[in-house]
Amino acid sequence: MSIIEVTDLNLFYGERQALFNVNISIEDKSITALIGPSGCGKSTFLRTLNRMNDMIPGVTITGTVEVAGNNIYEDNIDVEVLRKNIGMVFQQPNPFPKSIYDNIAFGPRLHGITNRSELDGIVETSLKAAVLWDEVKDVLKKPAYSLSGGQQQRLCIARALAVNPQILLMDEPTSALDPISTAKIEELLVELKKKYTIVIVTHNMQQAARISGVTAFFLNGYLIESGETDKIFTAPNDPRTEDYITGRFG
Ligand SMILES: Nc1ncnc2c1ncn2[C@@H]1O[C@H](COP(=O)(O)OP(=O)(O)OP(=O)(O)O)[C@@H](O)[C@H]1O
Repeated sequence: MSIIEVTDLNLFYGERQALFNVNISIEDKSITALIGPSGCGKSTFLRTLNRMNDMIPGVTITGTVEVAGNNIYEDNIDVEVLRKNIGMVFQQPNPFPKSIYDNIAFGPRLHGITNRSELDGIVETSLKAAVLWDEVKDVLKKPAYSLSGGQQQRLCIARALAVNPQILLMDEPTSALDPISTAKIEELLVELKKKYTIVIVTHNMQQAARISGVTAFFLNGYLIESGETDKIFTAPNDPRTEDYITGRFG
């Protein structure tokens, strides 16, 4: 069953078109990897899925993005609710300058949860889901900045999970991390796929091959092809995909 349905999507930064007629359907509870050379529109596309481009002045979008059957670009969409349902994790871990506990409790508090034991429960469940609980359960009052980069990134994932999203968007979430932290996050994402839909931008093709079920290849703002990751990496339909994955450019 598909959860995201993108139809004839075009995006312009001012006069300049950055996405051209993108069509893709993304399955529920799956990992989709977005690959392609620098500047091809992967991050721009990712941001269209929870309207993060709304924050950039001069952006216009045509076409539709349906999430669970609703076009997220309709006027009556509450963008706050949308972003609660579709969380985002960035390249650099970006915890708030607060304690570990308060980072996780921030979103739930914003959405009106004040009961201490309920918040405690959410903090524990979210940290466990992000496989960070055992490392931080005795230091929840410590600043998030006292954690390592890899731990901070898992904290950011836990923070996204704390508001109960359906979808997680990730923009190169491991590119600032060492190989061991990267492996932990990859393991975590494969586990999270059981409950969440994940769309991840990655420059690391081994990573795409290791964790994703579907890979989408972008070039110059066009979605050249998307399909089962095994197929894209072994027998792509388009010669440009083959050139990219075999390292002929990018
Ligand atoms: N805020 C912005 N304003 C204007 N142009 C932008 C903006 N963000 C991106 N672009 C342009 O849109 C195009 C696509 O950029 P985007 O960042 O989506 O590509 P990308 O594939 O994610 O690249 P990278 O892999 O380097 O992160 C590029 O030409 C870029 O210069």
